[in-house]
Amino acid sequence: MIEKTKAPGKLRSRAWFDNPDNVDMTALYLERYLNFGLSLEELRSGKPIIGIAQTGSDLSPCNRHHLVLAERVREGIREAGGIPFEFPVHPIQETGKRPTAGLDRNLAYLGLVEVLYGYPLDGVVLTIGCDKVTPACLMAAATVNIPAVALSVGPMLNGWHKGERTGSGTIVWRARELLATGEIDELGFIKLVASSAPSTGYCNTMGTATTMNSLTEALGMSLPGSAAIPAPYRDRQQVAYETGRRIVKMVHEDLKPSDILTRDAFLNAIVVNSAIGGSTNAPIHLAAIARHVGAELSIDDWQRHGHHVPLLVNLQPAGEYLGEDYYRAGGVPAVVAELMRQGLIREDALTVNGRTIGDNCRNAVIEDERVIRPFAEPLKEEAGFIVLRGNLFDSAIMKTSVISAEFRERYLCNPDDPDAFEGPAVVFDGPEDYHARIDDPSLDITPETLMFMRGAGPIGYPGAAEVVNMRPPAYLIREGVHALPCIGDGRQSGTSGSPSILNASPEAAAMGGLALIRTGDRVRIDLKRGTADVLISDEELAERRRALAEAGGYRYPKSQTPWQAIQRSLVGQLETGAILEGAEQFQRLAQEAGLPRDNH
Ligand SMILES: CC(C)(O)[C@@H](O)C(=O)O
Repeated sequence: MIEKTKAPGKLRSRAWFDNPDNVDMTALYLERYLNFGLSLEELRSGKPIIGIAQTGSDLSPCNRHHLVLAERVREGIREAGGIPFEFPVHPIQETGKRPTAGLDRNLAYLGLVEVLYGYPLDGVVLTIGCDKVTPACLMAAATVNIPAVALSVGPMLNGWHKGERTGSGTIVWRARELLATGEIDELGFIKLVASSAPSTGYCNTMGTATTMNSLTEALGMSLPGSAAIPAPYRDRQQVAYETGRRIVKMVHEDLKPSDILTRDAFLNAIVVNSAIGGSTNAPIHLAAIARHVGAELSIDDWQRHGHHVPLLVNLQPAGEYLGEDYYRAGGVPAVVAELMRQGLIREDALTVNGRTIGDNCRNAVIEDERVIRPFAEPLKEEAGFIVLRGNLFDSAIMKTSVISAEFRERYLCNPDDPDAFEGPAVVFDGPEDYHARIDDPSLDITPETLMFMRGAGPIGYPGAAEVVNMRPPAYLIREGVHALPCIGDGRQSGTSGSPSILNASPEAAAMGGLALIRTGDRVRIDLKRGTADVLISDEELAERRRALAEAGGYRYPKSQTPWQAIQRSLVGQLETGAILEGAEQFQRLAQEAGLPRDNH
């Protein structure tokens, strides 16, 4: 347990509600918070004021259950001697927001920073869930650095169709193949997809949501064992209550995000990400969180610390099972314990309950070895990402565990070098171009083709959309070719198992190498050397670059909202978290500025 205790009467909220140096303002602050029924006694009693950053709404169905869970959080806060103040966070729904929720993470982050800094809050419960809600909340908590604990909303119950598990997202990629080949009609498509979403909660697969909620627990920012609990389970309500109780104690202990979000915590998260088969979105969000808390983390850490770690969790898309099974098998603590026995976890990393991750997880056991495999019998060896570089981009990542033997055969260019692959490129400029042309036979897509998607990055889209995973043309699916490698400057859904090369930085819109590639160029990928190159001469590449620059650069659609334009002018690349550049230099501001000035 940590020993830090904050002197009573030194709470941040006292500057609003009990400031003898400025009685005028104290009255003003008190007056309006009394108007809905809080009493003077409560607000002057020195009890911590705890924010509940509410991310649920009708617009965010993945997080909507937080509207219910917040009641139990409030009860926990009250019982531990705090006063809950619930407030809304800018909604982020991956499947609802156009052009992409990727645009909203930085906006929600900025809004939450202002709330946490500018209101009388001593600590906060971050209600996390859908993909980008989690990093947005953690980035904001790291920036303001007040005691914060994350509460996951939990995954949906397992989906079922004709006796088989249907996992969110993953079933979409399968169903769109069936639709493309005419095996199901539009209504059948909708019903099959909807079968995967049987209850409140987020994706029940190991998509980006389950990944980010699991990694939040691995980072130490949520209570041990809490990430995997399905949203409708009673245990979820119970952990909401415990989370409310715990945050009050954290305020008294002055246990802050900077105490927890250390480099060791991030390295633990990288190791866990490989073992759970986590989403390719995780490197982007962890980079963003690390930069906001000031922890050192680079894209190369993913390969160095994560690539050799085997896949233990048998969840779709890499495996068979879904969220309920993951929880019953032991969830994050069982995975961490298994990794810990191999010396892969930095056991001293502190967590929100005041104990280390080692102490929290040491005695956890795997309850079902079909779902969480023992280290000695993994689902796949070397399940982490590798980082590729070359004349196409400075960095991109690839999950090598999804490369099948068939893939290796199709693209092998030299039998003596089993890790080098070659194929011709077919290039799409955005998903509209892809949808319009994918089934056009004149494109001549063959089982040896590498499909490129560009214009999908943080500036180009804007926001970096999950559009890189593209299905092959229907005629190839009918021949049994279900996936072609996709390469792009956007993201891929965490629920896709395609062998893709993703998050390419810099993107085409920033004149990265992808802007220069043309359909018909040959591309070589060398997994051993970590390279990806278009096989044209440096002179030809330079000539293409010159011509494109002269023509005004790589073209992308105009901004449609003020935020799109603002984000485009400030955002960095996916490799470094796609944060608002400059925010890093600003991120210490809220921590070092002391309290905000009075408002009247
Ligand atoms: C399934 C979604 C919407 O694509 C996302 O949640 C992810 O897993 O990346």
